[in-house]
Amino acid sequence: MEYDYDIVFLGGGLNYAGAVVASKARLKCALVEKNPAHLGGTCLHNGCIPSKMYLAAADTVRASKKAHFSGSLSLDMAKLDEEKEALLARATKAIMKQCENVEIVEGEGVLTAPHTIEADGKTVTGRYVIIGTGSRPFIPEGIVYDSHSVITSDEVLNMREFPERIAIYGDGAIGLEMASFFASVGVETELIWRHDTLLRKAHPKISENAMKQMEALGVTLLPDHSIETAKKAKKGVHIRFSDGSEHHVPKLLVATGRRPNVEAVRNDAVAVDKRGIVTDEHFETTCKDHYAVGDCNGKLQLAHAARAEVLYVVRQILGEKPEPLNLNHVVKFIHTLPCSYAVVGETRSELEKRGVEYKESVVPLSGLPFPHTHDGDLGVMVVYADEDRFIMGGEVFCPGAEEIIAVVSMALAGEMDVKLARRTILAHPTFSESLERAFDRL
Ligand SMILES: Cc1cc2nc3c(=O)[nH]c(=O)nc-3n(C[C@H](O)[C@H](O)[C@H](O)COP(=O)(O)OP(=O)(O)OC[C@H]3O[C@@H](n4cnc5c(N)ncnc54)[C@H](O)[C@@H]3O)c2cc1C
Ligand SMILES: NC(=O)c1ccc[n+]([C@@H]2O[C@H](COP(=O)([O-])OP(=O)(O)OC[C@H]3O[C@@H](n4cnc5c(N)ncnc54)[C@H](O)[C@@H]3O)[C@@H](O)[C@H]2O)c1
Repeated sequence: MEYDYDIVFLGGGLNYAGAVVASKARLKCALVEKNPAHLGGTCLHNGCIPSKMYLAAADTVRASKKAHFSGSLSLDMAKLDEEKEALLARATKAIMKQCENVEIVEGEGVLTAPHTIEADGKTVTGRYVIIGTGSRPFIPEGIVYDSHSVITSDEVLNMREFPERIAIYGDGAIGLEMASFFASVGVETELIWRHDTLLRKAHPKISENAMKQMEALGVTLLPDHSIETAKKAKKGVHIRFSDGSEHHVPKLLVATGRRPNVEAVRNDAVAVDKRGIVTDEHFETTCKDHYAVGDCNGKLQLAHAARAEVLYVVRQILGEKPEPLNLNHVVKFIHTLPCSYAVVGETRSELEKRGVEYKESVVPLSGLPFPHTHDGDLGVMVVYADEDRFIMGGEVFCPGAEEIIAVVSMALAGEMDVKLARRTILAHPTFSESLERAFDRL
């Protein structure tokens, strides 16, 4: 069969990175995107970039409240939104430029038959197909999303003024980041969730300190609460909990996870289950030469994972025989304020669940001068090693944890044992030196 393209990329989120690499290798590529102005996808337009921009601004407001500063600082949301829009426009233009040798096909694409995508009346065929259709917010049954009173992160990241009060439902990445954001800029914030701890898969000391940090930010915590119904009423949002009690808030942000976009698959050759598009360890679907990467395959919902997956697939197609990706070595993090949480490799909760022998080293940062002057009093460093003293993973809770964890990541990638990891002499005074101490104590 003759194909129009070597590769058709369906969805222009992190998939675009694969299209750029493949087109530079002179493969003929098409990228089908329903909204080309949103090239770069959720990460650029509704996710990583705007949320981290907001958190950086909020952290400045939070830090300015320290006793040794005078005066008060407030965040001009409309100005921040303007800056964000300008930044996103520049970034989208840069992506367009990188895609200059990729055919951008505008339209909602559907895989109607193997190698065949229909997009708003156009048909494109590809020798290979890479699906990267992303995910969208999941709204639990009983909650009526209306984009004004009951909202998701999409509305928060396009907000031009603050609500007087907000309740956030969900204790995952979005819930904790948004609670940190709103509380730091002075919005009365409530966090509602179904369990009794925060970061419940993290090391217990980190989980305990994450709770203390939320309290210190002034967030009202409502653990063990399950929302049965929530919808817009005269006085804001009316919430009924499963124990029958009622509650009113002006706005409810629902942050209870995201579900893969799988509707583009309309051919049984590509299997879909409740986690997303089914793929093997090479991201190949149940149909040969058809791949699914990023949020839509239900493996990890992280931009750097989506990018690594699509580049891995393109390298396979190019015949480079890349080393398989170890998704357990992908850094995961939640940007809470001031300490954020980052994790890579194995964790105590996972090791105990599987009954694996391990050694852990835990370094709390309270009382140390540098963490004290840099908002890291509640910080904790944890590293894990196996019976043969090889590094298995680590968890970091401190300002900038998502950067500091790179030390553990490199130790994992290099398959280092404790002796090798201890060779480093990291700078003083820093947070990373406490990680060095954690290796020393293993
Ligand atoms: C608030 C928030 C904050 C986040 N922060 C971080 C963070 O700090 N770090 C991190 O790593 N991750 C973060 N994420 C997650 C990250 O954004 C996603 O994991 C990442 O964007 C997934 O990339 P993707 O390419 O799989 O999907 P997407 O980026 O969602 O891209 C999918 C693309 O496909 C298009 N599309 C969908 N269906 C069709 C169709 N049928 N036809 C044509 N086009 C279609 C969409 O328009 C979109 O452009 C965050 C997410 C959110 C919501
Ligand atoms: N810093 C980052 O890397 C970052 C930041 C934001 C988002 N993200 C990505 O975006 C994805 C979505 O974020 P999220 O916070 O919405 O999802 P999440 O999976 O991180 O957390 C969802 C939370 O909602 C709860 N929940 C699930 N179903 C529920 C239900 N029916 N009722 C009540 N509670 C329920 C879960 O207990 C969970 O704690 C994440 O998987 C994450 O990978 C990443």
